Amino acid sequence: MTAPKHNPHSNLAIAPDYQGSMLMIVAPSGAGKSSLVNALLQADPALCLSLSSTTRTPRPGELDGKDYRFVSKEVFIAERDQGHFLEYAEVHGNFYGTSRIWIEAQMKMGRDVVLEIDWQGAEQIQKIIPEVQWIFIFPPSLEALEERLRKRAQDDEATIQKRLAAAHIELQHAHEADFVVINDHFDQALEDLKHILAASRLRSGPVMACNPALLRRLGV
Ligand SMILES: Nc1ncnc2c1ncn2[C@@H]1O[C@H](COP(=O)(O)OP(=O)(O)OP(=O)(O)O)[C@@H](O)[C@H]1O
Ligand SMILES: Nc1nc2c(ncn2[C@@H]2O[C@H](COP(=O)(O)O)[C@@H](O)[C@H]2O)c(=O)[nH]1
Repeated sequence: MTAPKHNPHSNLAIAPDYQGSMLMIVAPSGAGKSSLVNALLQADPALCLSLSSTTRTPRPGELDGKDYRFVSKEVFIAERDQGHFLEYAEVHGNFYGTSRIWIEAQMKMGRDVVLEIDWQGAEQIQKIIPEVQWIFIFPPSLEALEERLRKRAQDDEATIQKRLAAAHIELQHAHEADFVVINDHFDQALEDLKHILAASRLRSGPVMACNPALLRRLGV
């Protein structure tokens, strides 16, 4: 994995008065990010998922515009150079990036947003949007991680080996996260995520900004 030294196009003009919640879900491949995020989105229709662009080949069943925006490397690089991405990274040999315009629009509307990205992207977003909540998902063990990747049966052996090797690097960045969720029992992990989202919605800034009349009554 190669982290870009800096992203000269990532200046975000509209962050200061953002009153929504932004969650970044980060985990080694196979830990269960997508499964958990999909369940969280179903449970909480107010939450919006950031659709990443990638140069990776679609897996069987994956759809352009639903799972990812699948683009060629040439298109990705051209878009990156035009400032299309708020963050981007090379992960497992492919490029991935988050749309700057989409994030700006959600922030302007005060929407709650979830991003499924790697640690390199999380570090970049954290610098631009300090209010973001970084959630790291742990698998219960490396053995379980490997078993999940194999059982998913969507990657060839070389890809699985690449992802297991990258898992060690990804795990070294867990301490940078605000929250850790252990995805052993799926339902428990999902409950943990719901609680984190609920706590994020109770941050003092947004709550106070949304209740000026209450604050006046209380003399605050
Ligand atoms: N708690 C769990 N117990 C057992 N299996 C699980 C659990 N959570 C997810 N899985 C399974 O593990 C596999 C990997 O999950 P998923 O695709 O969500 O991982 P991911 O972190 O999004 O991986 P990637 O980064 O490669 O997209 C899937 O087959 C999923 O059904
Ligand atoms: N920095 C970013 N990382 C991203 C983004 N979208 C996905 N990812 C991460 O890539 C790996 C591999 O994903 P996969 O779908 O090929 O298994 C995983 O860690 C994702 O979280 C993004 O926009 N930016």
